[in-house]
Amino acid sequence: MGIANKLRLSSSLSRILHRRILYSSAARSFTTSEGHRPTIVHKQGLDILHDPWFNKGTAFTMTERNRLDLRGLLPPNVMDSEQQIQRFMTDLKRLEEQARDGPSDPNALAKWRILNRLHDRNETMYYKVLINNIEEYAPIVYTPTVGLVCQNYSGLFRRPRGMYFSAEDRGEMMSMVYNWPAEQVDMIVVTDGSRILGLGDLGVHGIGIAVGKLDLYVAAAGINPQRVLPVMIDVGTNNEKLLKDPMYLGLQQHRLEDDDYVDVIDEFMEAVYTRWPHVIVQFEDFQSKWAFKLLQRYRCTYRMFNDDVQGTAGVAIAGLLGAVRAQGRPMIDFPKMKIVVAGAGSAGIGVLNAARKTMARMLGNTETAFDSAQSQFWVVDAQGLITERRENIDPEAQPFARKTKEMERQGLKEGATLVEVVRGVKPDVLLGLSAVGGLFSKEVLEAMKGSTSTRPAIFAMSNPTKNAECTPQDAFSILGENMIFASGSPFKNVEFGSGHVGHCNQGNNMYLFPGIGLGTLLSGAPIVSDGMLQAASECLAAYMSEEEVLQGIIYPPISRIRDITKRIAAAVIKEAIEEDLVEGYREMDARELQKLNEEELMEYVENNMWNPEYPTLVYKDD
Ligand SMILES: NC(=O)c1ccc[n+]([C@@H]2O[C@H](COP(=O)([O-])OP(=O)(O)OC[C@H]3O[C@@H](n4cnc5c(N)ncnc54)[C@H](O)[C@@H]3O)[C@@H](O)[C@H]2O)c1
Ligand SMILES: O=C(O)C[C@H](O)C(=O)O
Ligand SMILES: [Mg+2]
Repeated sequence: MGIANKLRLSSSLSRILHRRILYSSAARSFTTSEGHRPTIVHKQGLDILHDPWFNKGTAFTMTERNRLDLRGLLPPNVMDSEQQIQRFMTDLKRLEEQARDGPSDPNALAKWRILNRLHDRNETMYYKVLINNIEEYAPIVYTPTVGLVCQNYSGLFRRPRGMYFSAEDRGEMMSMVYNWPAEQVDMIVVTDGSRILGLGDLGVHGIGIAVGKLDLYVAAAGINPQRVLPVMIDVGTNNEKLLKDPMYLGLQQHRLEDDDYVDVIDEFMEAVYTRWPHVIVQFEDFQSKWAFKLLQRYRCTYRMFNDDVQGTAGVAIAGLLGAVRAQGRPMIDFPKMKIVVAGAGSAGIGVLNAARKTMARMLGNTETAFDSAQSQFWVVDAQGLITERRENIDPEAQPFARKTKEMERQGLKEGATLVEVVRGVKPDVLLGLSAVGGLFSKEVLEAMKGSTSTRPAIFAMSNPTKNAECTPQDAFSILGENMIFASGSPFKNVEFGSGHVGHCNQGNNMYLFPGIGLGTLLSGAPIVSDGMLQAASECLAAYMSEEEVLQGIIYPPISRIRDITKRIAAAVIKEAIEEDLVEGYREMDARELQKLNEEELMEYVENNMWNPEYPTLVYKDD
């Protein structure tokens, strides 16, 4: 199936067409037996799901889902009430055990439940609580607890949030998309659940990650919560445990592959862009084999980006530039940094490509600049150091395969272990995106002591907490107070007793994606260009003051996320203007936008950010 605009009917036309084909308004009532008397229900869609009298949750049959505009609003697996009760009881009995998320917060899951209930009852209040206490609750609604939520989703699932498109819905998506009640959607975060954080394939239960990302869109970027849509595309799962689990909420079949898979994603993209032509779609936690392909497939046609590939790259570059500044050197010294990267998946390769590009640009963008940039990286994956000798090398990793001769001079060969590479290279930076908790073992960290840098840096970027390549305690205790530390999930600063602290920076794409989304939305740019992404990253890199970076603070604290997001959005719009990509937003047309100076641009961004205040619903004169 083609992906071009050919199916982009005007949203109202296609809406009418599809509704006429599938439904008649009279068919939207259904009967339930109350004793012997039938009860007629005049509600439909989410109104039924939110009505405790009529809601059956996952027990709605396919006929009911089709007739009551419920298709897509529930996970695909239809269950009977016995199965539902079994799921509920198991969850109730597991409460104690589930309420632990490692030593960091034994009550994390219990807090998530309380916040989730508030989210269901009162969105304004929920976001007020989240924004006012972002430091405390981001780790609950986002990384790391959101990972635990996805792992326990069959028990935690209560009221559905977002939409589900499954392999069974082929041919139906264009009509299903109208089951979502909002006339306007600005941001979609979509996942296929194939690589949720570092937790692997969680199938349909990965929807939690899309919900968590959108919570940050609202809290950090001020996207209106009525206009966000979390989406799960359920093409099956290859997680054998879930395939056998009677409580699993998704399709119990292996994942679609090849064209079958692409057809489903194409159909989804066509459907959502038909109904909401200006929506921005963020791809999240797709396994790397699809992450790159889908990005290439859609990035020039749709307003979309991949957070794990592009958002992570921007955040890592900002942090790496911070690590250069923290040594008292100018950013332009970045091309001199020797960087060992552990992990060559969607995130690792995204970072490598962007870092190489940044270095090459700083060196003048010539061919030699490019080669010279290339030689600053050593990439280690599950099979060790990647060299040109690697068999069946992943094409994405190919450009980073090191030359055998060069490696011999450093005493290294194909498949060398991480510790051998660190010993041989003596890098300035060791960056982990491997999803392997504890990979930066004592031995590896000891080897980093040989670093030629005055301030070696450790980026343990894998999520959630238990997948971090090392803890800050381990890193600081071995490498000393002077080192720079960043991790994907939050850790507490390390106290040295002498009054000194080792700063734990959170190097997470949460510092970029909200600003990229907001900036793209407010610029009206039809695509998310490389330049816009780069502008976002540079803005983050420049955000920290000289004094802060010298103290080892290379990322802002999360308490400043709304401020940094606003600035990033303005930088993205500015770049879109320079690239002549702006098409305007609402009453601000492209020409007006081009006239704004920096201060006015910031004001424009700020004025378009949603704040959690109750709207006045009834005006009275007396
Ligand atoms: N901090 C952030 O903002 C951020 C952003 C995106 C992804 N991540 C995290 O990065 C991790 C990886 O994500 P991904 O999408 O690249 O996953 P992926 O599965 O595509 O890639 C994992 C890579 O790690 C390699 N690997 C496995 N074992 C290894 C070992 N022992 N030594 C070295 N390399 C090893 C694999 O060969 C593969 O190349 C996840 O934990 C994810 O949560 C963090
Ligand atoms: O979700 C996060 O916390 C960051 C990143 O997108 C990831 O996949 O780990
Ligand atoms: Mg992710």
